Amino acid sequence: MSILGSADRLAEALAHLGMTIDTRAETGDASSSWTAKLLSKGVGACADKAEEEAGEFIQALREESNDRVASEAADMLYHALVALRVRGVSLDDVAAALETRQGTSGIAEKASRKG
Ligand SMILES: N=c1c2ncn([C@@H]3O[C@H](COP(=O)(O)OP(=O)(O)OP(=O)(O)O)[C@@H](O)[C@H]3O)c2ncn1[C@@H]1O[C@H](COP(=O)(O)O)[C@@H](O)[C@H]1O
Repeated sequence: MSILGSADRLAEALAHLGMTIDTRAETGDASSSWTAKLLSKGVGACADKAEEEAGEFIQALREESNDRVASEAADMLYHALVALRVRGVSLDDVAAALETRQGTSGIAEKASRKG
């Protein structure tokens, strides 16, 4: 099975989520928005939550159904985006980092670090 599925669908979902997080950061109310509440606690709390969600994703990978893996991956991506926002790193910055790696094998990149 391909990892890609529908690239447009994923791009749209991430863009929508990114817009929602930006809106919550700018005008959200911590009493009604989880995003606004988490952002108001700062980098440390966002990092702790991202770490917790990464752990839950890994546990799902090891022990749970594919539906649970997808759900935990969604939680992890959401909390990664919130953490990026609190640090002021945009999805454009992440896209740029990914683009610089396109066409370079991970094995070749690792070998270049050793030399
Ligand atoms: N994708 C998410 C999302 N994923 C997870 N969460 C919340 O993250 C919180 C923590 O999840 P956990 O599974 O860890 O729950 P928990 O263990 O009970 O949480 P703890 O209090 O113990 O940390 C829960 O309140 C979840 O609802 C999310 N909250 C928001 N979003 C997206 O952000 C949008 C805006 O949400 P608000 O900011 O809440 O309006 C939503 O419409 C969604 O699209």
